[in-house]
Amino acid sequence: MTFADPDDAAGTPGVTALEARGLGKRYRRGWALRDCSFRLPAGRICGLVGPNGAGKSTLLGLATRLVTPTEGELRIFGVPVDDPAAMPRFAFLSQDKPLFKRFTVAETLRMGSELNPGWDTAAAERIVRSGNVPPHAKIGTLSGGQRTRVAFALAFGKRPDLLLLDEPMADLDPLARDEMGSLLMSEAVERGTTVVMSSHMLSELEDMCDYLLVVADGRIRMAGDTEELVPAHTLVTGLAPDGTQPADLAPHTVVEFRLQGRQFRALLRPHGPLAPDWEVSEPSLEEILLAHLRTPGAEPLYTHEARVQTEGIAAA
Ligand SMILES: Nc1ncnc2c1ncn2[C@@H]1O[C@H](COP(=O)(O)OP(=O)(O)OP(=O)(O)O)[C@@H](O)[C@H]1O
Repeated sequence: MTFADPDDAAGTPGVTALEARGLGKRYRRGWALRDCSFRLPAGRICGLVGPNGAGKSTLLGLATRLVTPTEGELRIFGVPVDDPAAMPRFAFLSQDKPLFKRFTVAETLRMGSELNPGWDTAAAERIVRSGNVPPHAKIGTLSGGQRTRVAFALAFGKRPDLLLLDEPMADLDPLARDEMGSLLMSEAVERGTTVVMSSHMLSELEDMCDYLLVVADGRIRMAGDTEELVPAHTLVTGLAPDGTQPADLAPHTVVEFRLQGRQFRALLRPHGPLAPDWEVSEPSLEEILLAHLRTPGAEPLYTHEARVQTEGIAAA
């Protein structure tokens, strides 16, 4: 097996931030995540997408050691996640953003600086100040958006190479979400931080992410650079006079097929020429994600960059 060199610097081309091989977690009820193998290059903003119960939080839990794997391996910048050397490389922001309600904002940041040797005071204070969050206000008196901002300040203050976010903006109104999205992008880009962000907001993912991990039924369904994944798909509409899937679709990978009266609409990964009477268009990322979410059994797709040696996986 070959993994990324543990000494590689974050944000450098060719460096792998997160790499899973045969990763799996089984609970008494069954597998939450299985046969999970992928590579996420450093410096990317990766959306983690999937229906409820798909295994997204389990994957984030495995990356942060809150969940122990049943099988397989996961490495952060080449270091196994259970190695103490992996700890300072990442920060995790869970959906409930646990903060001490009775601490003030300033006390919260001071706690961050005392707990983290590489603490970046300037970055943490900049994030709080740019949102006009009063430093002497108690956390319990802040709005949801202000609390999220303080949680982001704590996460970025740690100077992580990898930032893991579990639905970070789910409880924010559209304005606060837009503001936090811009903040996240600018801080991450400035430092070359790799971000993995789970979200159900497809438009948010389309705007922010340049890399995707799609999970359904505990398995990875799509992984890689959005700029490669999107053009690998085509949306076609045509006639299906007898109400079944036309034979001309057979050479292609059909991700989703839907009948609308005598017409069909299909999301494909074409292999060869398409029937001349079909209407063809390029789908948006949102359309591709929706099709995959509606068809969890579709054949998985990994870009070359995202793929680690596993059997039976198509490359974009
Ligand atoms: N501690 C646990 N004990 C038993 N089963 C669990 C546990 N945690 C998760 N599961 C199960 O594992 C599966 C994956 O759950 P997970 O929370 O990872 O999904 P998710 O994609 O994050 O879902 P959501 O979008 O709803 O947050 C689900 O079937 C869930 O019921």
